Amino acid sequence: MTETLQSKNSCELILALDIEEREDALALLAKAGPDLKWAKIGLQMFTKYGPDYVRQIADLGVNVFLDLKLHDIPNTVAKAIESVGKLPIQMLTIHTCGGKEMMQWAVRAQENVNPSLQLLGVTVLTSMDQSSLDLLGIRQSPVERVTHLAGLAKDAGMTGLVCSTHEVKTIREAHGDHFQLITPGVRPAGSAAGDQKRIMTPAQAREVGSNYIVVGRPIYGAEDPAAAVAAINAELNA
Ligand SMILES: O=C(O)c1cc(=O)[nH]c(=O)n1[C@@H]1O[C@H](COP(=O)(O)O)[C@@H](O)[C@H]1O
Repeated sequence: MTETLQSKNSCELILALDIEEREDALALLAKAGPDLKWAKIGLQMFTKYGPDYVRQIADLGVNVFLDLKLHDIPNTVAKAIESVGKLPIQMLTIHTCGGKEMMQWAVRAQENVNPSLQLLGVTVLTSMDQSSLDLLGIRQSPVERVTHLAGLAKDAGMTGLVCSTHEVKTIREAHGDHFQLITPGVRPAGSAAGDQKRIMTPAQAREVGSNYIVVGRPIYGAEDPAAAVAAINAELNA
């Protein structure tokens, strides 16, 4: 499928395939059908099944978000991007807390290997709250920390971020539509938060200005995952 990054005022669902078995993931995508345009492959499945699995998912016609959250010295991150950037993927994550130089090297590598690949800088994980930052010795609130990292990412040439829905408004105020904003930590009303701390519903995520929401357990853990996809899409398009 050709790359279809979202326009600024619509919001699209990305299904996080944090699933044990390849066959179960394929069956889930088949059941979800054409309503689902994006699948995220994270560390769980990439470390188990590797690049061939990425090609297999892409062959089904969904856009692939490869979530490796790269965080290392600039050279190592750049070389990793040169490797995975050749895969049929539309999005790839690195950690903004790897620093400005690491992000600059990452952007250069991405532009060389795959100019249409959307590199995303992960800011403060949605599983963290103020007390998690306090324990790390970070004397900023989550929104202050994300705002700081967003500025650094912009200076490094980044155009995409992963943050929580709670920071979208502040980032938009500071940077307009510069960034594609991808927000995990989204929960349909009534579903369990699990380890997620900074959460909103799909409708609220769209309302604040997210370009994409990432949802995993509320879909693949549902009795009828295809119905869960349809319900979230209905909420995003209402
Ligand atoms: O980079 C991510 O995708 C990510 C960043 C973040 O801050 N929080 C977060 O939950 N994620 C990912 O988003 C997905 C959320 O899954 P659920 O909590 O099951 O909906 C997981 O695959 C996480 O790895």
